[in-house]
Amino acid sequence: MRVFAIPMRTRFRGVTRREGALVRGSAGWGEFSPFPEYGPAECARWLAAACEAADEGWPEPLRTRIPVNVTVPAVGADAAHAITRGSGCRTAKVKVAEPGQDEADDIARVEAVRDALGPGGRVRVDANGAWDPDTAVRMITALGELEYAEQPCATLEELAEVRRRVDTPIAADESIRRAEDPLRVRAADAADIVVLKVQPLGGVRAALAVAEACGLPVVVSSAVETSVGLAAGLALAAALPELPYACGLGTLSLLEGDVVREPLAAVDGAIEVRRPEVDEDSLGRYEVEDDGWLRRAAEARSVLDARRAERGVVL
Ligand SMILES: O=C(O)CCC(=O)c1ccccc1C(=O)O
Ligand SMILES: [Mg+2]
Repeated sequence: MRVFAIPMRTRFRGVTRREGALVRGSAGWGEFSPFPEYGPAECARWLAAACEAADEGWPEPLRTRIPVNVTVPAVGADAAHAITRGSGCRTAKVKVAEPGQDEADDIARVEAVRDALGPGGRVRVDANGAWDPDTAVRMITALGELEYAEQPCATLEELAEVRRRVDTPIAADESIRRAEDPLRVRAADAADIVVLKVQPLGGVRAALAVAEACGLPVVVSSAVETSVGLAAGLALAAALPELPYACGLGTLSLLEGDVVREPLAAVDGAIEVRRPEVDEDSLGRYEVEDDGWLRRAAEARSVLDARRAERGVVL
C-alpha cells in the first residue's frame, strides 16, 4: 500500500490536501481515499471499490470518450470565469451555498461562468444540501437557465418539494450513498437525475446495480481522486447503457499533481476511457509516511468481511 498526499489548487469540501492510499493487485491499481471524517462502516465500500479495481478489473466499456463538466469551486467571479474558459468544457458545474458566502456571490459566480461558456453552454449548480426549500426555489429561479440543480436541500422530502415548485431538473447526490437509497429517491419523487460515485457505492459493479435499480438518468462524478480513482469512474461511465449528461470526472485540475505519467485530464471537454499505470517518479513527489491508512483499511476490511459473511452478498 502506497500513501499519498496531494495539495489542492483550491480548497474543496474544506480540504486543502487530498490524501489516500493506492493498492496494486493482479488487475491493476486501486485507490482507497475516503474523506477524513468517515468511519469504518462508510470506508468498507470505499475499500470494496479499491479491491475491485486491483483484483478484478471492470466490465467492458461501451464508449471510448466521456464528456465531462468543469467543476467550479466556490471562488470569486473572475476566477470562476478563468477556470471555465481554460477548461475547454461546454458544461460547468458551479458550487453554490458555500458557508460564509452570500447569495450575491453565487449569482455573480454563475453569471461569470455562463458568460465564459457563451451560447450553447450548460450550467448546473451544486448546493450540497445547504438550502432550505424556500431559499432553493428563490435561488434556482434567480440563477437563470440551469441544466439541473444538484442536491439543493438535505432531505428527500425537501428535494421533492423543490422539485414540485420549480421547472429546473433536480439531481440527487448526497441522498444516494447506499444501495437502498435510489429506490427511496424514486419513491419520494425527489429527483430527475442521480449522481453516482464509484468509491462511496463500493465499486463499478455495485454502482451499475444502483443505476439499474434506480431507473433514472445517471451522472458519474468523482470524489476528487487521482487518475487511479478517476479510471474507475470512467469505467462506470463507459459501461452504463445510457449516458445522457456530461460527467463530473474532470476534477484532476483541482489537484496540484497526479501519480501517473499521462493523467486522465479533460481535452476538449471529454476524457479518454483508459487505465493509466502509476508512475514511480510522479508518485514519489507525493508519497508520504503511512499515518493510519493501513489501520483504516484493516478496519474497513473487518466490516466488509462481516457484511459478506452475514448477508452473503457483496455489500
Ligand atoms: O461533480 C463534479 O463536478 C466533481 C465532484 C464533486 O463535486 C464532489 C467531489 C467530492 C465530494 C463531493 C462532490 C459533490 O458533488 O458534492
Ligand atoms: Mg454533489
